[in-house]
Amino acid sequence: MAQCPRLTLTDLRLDLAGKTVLSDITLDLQVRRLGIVGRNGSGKSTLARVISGLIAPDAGSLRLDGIDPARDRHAALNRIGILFQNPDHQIIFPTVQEELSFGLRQQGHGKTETAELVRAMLQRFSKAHWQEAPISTLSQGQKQLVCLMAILLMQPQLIVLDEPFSGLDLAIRGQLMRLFETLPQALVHITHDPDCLAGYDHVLWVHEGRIHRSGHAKTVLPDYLAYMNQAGLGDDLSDLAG
Ligand SMILES: Nc1ncnc2c1ncn2[C@@H]1O[C@H](COP(=O)(O)OP(=O)(O)OP(=O)(O)O)[C@@H](O)[C@H]1O
Repeated sequence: MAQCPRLTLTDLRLDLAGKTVLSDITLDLQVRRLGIVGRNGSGKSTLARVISGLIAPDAGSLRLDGIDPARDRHAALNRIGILFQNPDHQIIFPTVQEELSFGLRQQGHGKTETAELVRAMLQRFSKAHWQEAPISTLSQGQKQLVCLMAILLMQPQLIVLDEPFSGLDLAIRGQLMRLFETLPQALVHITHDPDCLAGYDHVLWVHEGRIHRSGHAKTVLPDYLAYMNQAGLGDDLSDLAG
């Protein structure tokens, strides 16, 4: 089993468009499975982007095994993968082969080695026939699998999953969930579905840009569910953040 990376966030604050979106985020964790829950607009995706080094905080700090992923992009590229909710926001190349090759080439792999690694990854998922396929001919679920393969090829220590099942049917979702369970990498999984986080080592409940609760899934999720059920009884959508 791979060593779990240490994630340390200290008094982190982030402002976007003049509004404080994350504040007072302090964490020091070394867990294999970290879940993040919270209401719409609470700051989960923003936190995922900060953890991945895609956005630098305005105050405080973030370290992954002592590395600042926003400053040291090369180190971040080798250590962290992020799977977005919508694969169309992630995919940049017209064919599967090109999309899967890009990260490996960025990491410094040669052409022949890259082609071999891509072929092996496609075979691992019984998708050798996708190699030359235009991405535009794939469904959302198929595109999501391409994105996941691209991440796995780069062998990160940590994979951030930002609502990876949105728009996927229940069968694909079940298959992906089982696959995630088997991954040796540490996972940070953002979801609206607490069932996805059963058995997780740690869950953060983010509320209005702050950590409202932090602890084992067994202790945090029941309280979160109770809160959400109560909130769902109201008929006032004006509390939708934003
Ligand atoms: N680029 C941006 N510029 C300005 N405000 C932003 C930007 N991105 C997000 N926000 C605001 O930050 C807050 C948190 O958004 P975020 O997408 O992180 O929430 P979330 O918890 O992931 O929501 P959801 O569950 O609906 O996906 C929201 O109020 C949102 O409007």
